[in-house]
Amino acid sequence: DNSNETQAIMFLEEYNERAQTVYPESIEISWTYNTDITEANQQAMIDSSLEVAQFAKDMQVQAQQFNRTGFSYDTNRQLEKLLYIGDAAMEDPDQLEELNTLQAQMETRYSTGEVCLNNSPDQCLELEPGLTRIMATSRNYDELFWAWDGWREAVGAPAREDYRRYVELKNIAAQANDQPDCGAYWRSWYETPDLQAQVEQLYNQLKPLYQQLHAYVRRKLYNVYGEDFINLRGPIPAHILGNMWAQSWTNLLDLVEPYPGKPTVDITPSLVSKGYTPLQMFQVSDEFFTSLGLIEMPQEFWDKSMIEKPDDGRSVVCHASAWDFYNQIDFRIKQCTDITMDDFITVHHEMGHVEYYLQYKEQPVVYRDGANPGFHEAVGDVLALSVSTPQHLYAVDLLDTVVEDDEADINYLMSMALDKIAFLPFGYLMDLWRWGVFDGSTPSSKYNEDWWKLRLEYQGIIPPMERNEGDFDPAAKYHIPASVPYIRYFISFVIQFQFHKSLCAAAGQEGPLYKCDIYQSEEAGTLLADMLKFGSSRPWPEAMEAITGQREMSAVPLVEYFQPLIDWLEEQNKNEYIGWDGAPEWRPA
Ligand SMILES: C[C@H](NC(=O)O)C(=O)O
Ligand SMILES: [Zn+2]
Repeated sequence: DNSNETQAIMFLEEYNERAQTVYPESIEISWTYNTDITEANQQAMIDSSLEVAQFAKDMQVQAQQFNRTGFSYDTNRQLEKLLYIGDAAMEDPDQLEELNTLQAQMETRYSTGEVCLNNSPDQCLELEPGLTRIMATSRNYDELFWAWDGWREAVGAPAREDYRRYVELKNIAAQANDQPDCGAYWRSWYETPDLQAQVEQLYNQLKPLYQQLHAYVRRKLYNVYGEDFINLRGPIPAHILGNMWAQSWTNLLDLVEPYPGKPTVDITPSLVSKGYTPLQMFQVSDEFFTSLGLIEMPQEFWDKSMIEKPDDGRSVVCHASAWDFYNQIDFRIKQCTDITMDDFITVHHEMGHVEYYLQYKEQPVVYRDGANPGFHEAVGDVLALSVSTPQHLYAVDLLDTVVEDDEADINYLMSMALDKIAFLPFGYLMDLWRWGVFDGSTPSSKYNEDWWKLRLEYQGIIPPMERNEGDFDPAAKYHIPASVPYIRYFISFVIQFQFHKSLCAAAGQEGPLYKCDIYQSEEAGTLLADMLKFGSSRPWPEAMEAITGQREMSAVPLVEYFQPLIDWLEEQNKNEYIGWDGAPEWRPA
């Protein structure tokens, strides 16, 4: 064994060179499948991922040969990144091929799923935009049920057997990375031994906020759907919250707005009436980033991104995503952009990923990652907290009128809570369920039972009709069949308010946190950029400290942001039943 650090550094430089050829080629093949789902493109992607796995394994074997004792922190950390390589570590190439095939099949089933009106094949709706629009705009209990149940029938139940085998193989891969199961492997990326405890503590601090919002929204839905469907002491039916997974309730704003009659803070009508195109939505977002002195989207981004669902008959993976091709040149977004405020915010979310890619592109490939996965999810959302303010939207002509008074502020905070507070239990339970599946405490015979137990316990929702193990409802959410971990979003929804508070201070903003808009502040941009440049070269507490001056995740800035609404809700709810009874004897029609 050559325990010579100079040799190791030479090896790392060679790896860095080769990786910037191997990965771009493979990612391009994956991009081709994602933007044109065919059997051939799917197989090409599977074949390419096997080649990349072989490369990663070869590099792992070489990295293992070094005796790292006495190596510098940086050399050691870079080598460490080459030792743990995910699925590629699987000993048996046939099992890896089986796993990659299962993952591709699950992704294809989800991305081509559709629900057809009385089985006439020419009246089918896909998730985006058809079913999403129904879930967002319909107030018809049965129509919502048709979309909700149809989607789960199309992409949920059929995925069950694939998923069961996927779990077995993912655990084999995890063990090849010295982890007991896949959930443990996914948590290891945070380098935080008590991550689960920290996340649970954050959730418990925020649970009262959620329960207050839940009680208030339940009352409003009771006023619309009546006592036959809404139990004022019980959970809320899962399909009437404006979203296919009840993870964001922003589409209920017109029903729950505290002070109706104020100018709306929802720019969807404006975007439509002003004839906004997806390209213009992306350009407005890019301008916000550059106003902070951040790096603009490069020409290749504009040339090669897919920002609309193709209308040439191609099937695509519509779930929005941002792509780093690891060649310091190609960065793209793939999004089936609809002309809505939801999608305008998603544009910022995805562009936040690309900004992170651009900021760390000079790092070695092994460090071209978020400080932790939650950081990567938070970047775009932090900027969107400023963009969403009525004052900002008015300043960029996306709102024609804006009123600044206490009532309008409560309306605005409600619209933000319907996104950020409503999400918290869902963001937490998605991987609570998966960690249980991977560690065996949730056997396949209880996949659906345990899912709905968590949905009841944490979200206070119930399915609009009895479910059983013939269903497989978790697979109706993209990240399950697509094997994308989810605790990163819960973490993002907490830390983005920590970042917002620090960037607002850097921008010299003095008012209440929810009114802050860092637009055009180069001080805020520099503070953010300096952290983004780290990539994953340092443990995430150091990145946290670089922005906030301390090393912990904290729910305090989130609570500070929403404090006026919390006070208002507690007053509004003083005679409401807060929380929900257990498994209800009551069942909706
Ligand atoms: C919150 C998460 N965002 C994302 O996938 O980009 C979701 O859409 O479920
Ligand atoms: Zn994201």
